[in-house]
Amino acid sequence: MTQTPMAQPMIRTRGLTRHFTRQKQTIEAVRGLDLEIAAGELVAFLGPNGAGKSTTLRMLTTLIAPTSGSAEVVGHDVVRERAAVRRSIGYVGQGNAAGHQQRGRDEIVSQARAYGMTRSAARVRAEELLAAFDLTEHADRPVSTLSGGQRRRLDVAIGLVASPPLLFLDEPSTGLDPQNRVNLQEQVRRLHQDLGTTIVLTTHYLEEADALAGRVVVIDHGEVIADDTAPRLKSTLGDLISLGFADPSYAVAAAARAERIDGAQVSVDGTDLTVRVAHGRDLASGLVTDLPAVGAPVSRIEVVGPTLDDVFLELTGRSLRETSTSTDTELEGAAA
Ligand SMILES: Nc1ncnc2c1ncn2[C@@H]1O[C@H](COP(=O)(O)OP(=O)(O)OP(=O)(O)O)[C@@H](O)[C@H]1O
Repeated sequence: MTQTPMAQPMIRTRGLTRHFTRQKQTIEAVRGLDLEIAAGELVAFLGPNGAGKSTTLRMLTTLIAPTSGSAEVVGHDVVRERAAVRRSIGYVGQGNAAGHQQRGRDEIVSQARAYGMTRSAARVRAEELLAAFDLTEHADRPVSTLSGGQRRRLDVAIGLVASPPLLFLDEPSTGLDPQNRVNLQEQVRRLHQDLGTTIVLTTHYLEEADALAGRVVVIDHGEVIADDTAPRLKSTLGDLISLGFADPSYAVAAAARAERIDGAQVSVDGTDLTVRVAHGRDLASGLVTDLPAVGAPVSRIEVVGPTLDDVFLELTGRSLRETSTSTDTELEGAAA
């Protein structure tokens, strides 16, 4: 876990907790979060549906108050200094922020003007964002006639207008097709790299957290269960060496040899053998060379590095892919 103290974190939470009451039952949506995020970080909150990611973001953006605990955002308390927090951040929530009768282009221009840009700078910025999110040809339509996916893209574009020092994005990719998801990632990356914007986003796309975020905070049942860079989270698991043999007896002989590797987890399934071990990529060639000598010539070998889903599975016993439902097709296809 990366829990090194930092001088002036952009975000600092202490025991941050939020309960909801539904039908006389208490839901502990966020349970005692202690988190520090430094200026310039790009952090992904990764977790299944209902893990507490949005509730955390909503507290950090002052939309809802914590039940207990505290949070400071850009040096301001989220309860006592709500206005100051709001002035310092950008936020793209899960809902559609865009108004309904305005044209998409005008929405972006008005937002840019509200942040103090000149009319011509606002227009230039609007065209850039429309192009980046593949919205240019829809820019003159009233927002109410856009599809769900197009509106989502407009929401995110509006959120990126102002370039605040700290930007929160709540599931920005949900509802986008793969091409637009890539466009979005590119925009987020540029904002982070070119302007040094600190970015906190939530996602249940493992690949997105892996590819984009410098730090992945894995949240489950309202608690942080892992917090590190994606490579370090994965390195705790080791690689998976998958071997195939012409005969099941070869696989058994090979398993006996593989079990002698320190820390290896070995399993045999018919003619297939899998070995999970740290530095599997380096060990694989030695194993292949050794196996004919123990009467187990190899027919097939593949080495696969661990994914963030393997990390989640190891931590919780559940796959994030199974626990999360995607609303992509629903949104992208839902023309109004
Ligand atoms: N306003 C509310 N009233 C009652 N329960 C709520 C409310 N908001 C959230 N919850 C509950 O709190 C828990 C955490 O929800 P939250 O939306 O923070 O999860 P999440 O990780 O963002 O999930 P998702 O990926 O689906 O957005 C869930 O059990 C949810 O049903």
